Amino acid sequence: MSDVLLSVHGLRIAFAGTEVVRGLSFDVRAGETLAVVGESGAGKSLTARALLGMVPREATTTGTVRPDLSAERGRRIALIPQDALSALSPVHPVGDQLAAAVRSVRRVSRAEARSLAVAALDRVGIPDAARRARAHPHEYSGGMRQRAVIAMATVNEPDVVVADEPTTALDPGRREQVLRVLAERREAAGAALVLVTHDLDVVRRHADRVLVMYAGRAAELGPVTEVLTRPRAPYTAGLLASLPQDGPRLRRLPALPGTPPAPGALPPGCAFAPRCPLAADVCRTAEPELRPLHGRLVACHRAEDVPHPAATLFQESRPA
Ligand SMILES: Nc1ncnc2c1ncn2[C@@H]1O[C@H](COP(=O)(O)OP(=O)(O)OP(=O)(O)O)[C@@H](O)[C@H]1O
Repeated sequence: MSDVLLSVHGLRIAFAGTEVVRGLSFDVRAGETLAVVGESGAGKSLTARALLGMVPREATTTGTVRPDLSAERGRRIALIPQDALSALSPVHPVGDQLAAAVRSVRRVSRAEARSLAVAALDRVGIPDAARRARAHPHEYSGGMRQRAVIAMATVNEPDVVVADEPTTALDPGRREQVLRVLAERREAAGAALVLVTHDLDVVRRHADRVLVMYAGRAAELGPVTEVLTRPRAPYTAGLLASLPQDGPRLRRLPALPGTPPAPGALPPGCAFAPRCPLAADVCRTAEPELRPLHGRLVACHRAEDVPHPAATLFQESRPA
């Protein structure tokens, strides 16, 4: 569980001089599901893509991702993008595309590649895989296409699978199914899964550790059980307060108020301070560093003062 497959150190990504990822360090460990969570624009996708060396050409990237697996994409690391259609060519049968992916990294016969492709489709739960392998992507349902993309990403059994919001386009039933398939593939191959999502419910049910991102930085990083049962960053608490909860009392909790700052227009100090019920003077002048606290890392000057249950922080701060 503790073998480090990838180590990210001091990652910064900027567009035209504006930093959108602002100094991130974390590891991806063998066998784990690491969720990357945060609101839109937090830098989740760019961070995920940086793991594969796939940041846009116009970006300036500093910091390190070790080892550099960008030359081994498809073999040691693979990406499952948001949009399943974009990952599949419309003009070739799905099985041919998978077989081509196999032959791009392994010296095997066409027939062997073909049977590996069918086996990969079968493993992700495509019914009648040998026949479906001959069909084109448009003949698949949305959920089946997303599973075919998972088959494509995992056919060569990479060490790390990076899934960027793999279920956003799917209905809740299909979403669960796809997440289950991803978990099964991770377990069977002993691989790591980096799962980008904006959904803390998905994190709770499917991840081992979670990186909570806010305005291009880590707000909190640690085991899901610690971070979600007792968050120490007010931002994590705010995300949790936005989740629909069980029980009549909690169901009335308000969503996290306000919106994240635009990159390039960050407030001084902690980027979350303008939305934070605990913000003090220090928060408006000094950006907090990540520091260890109660089994996780947290970037907050007031982490010791976050109440339990943390969602009450946002309940109390808002007018009834
Ligand atoms: N090619 C680009 N040129 C300029 N800015 C970009 C580019 N790609 C991303 N950005 C900006 O970088 C920031 C982080 O983007 P990113 O896609 O990583 O966010 P995210 O957390 O994945 O958001 P979402 O949940 O909406 O996908 C955003 O402000 C985005 O507008």
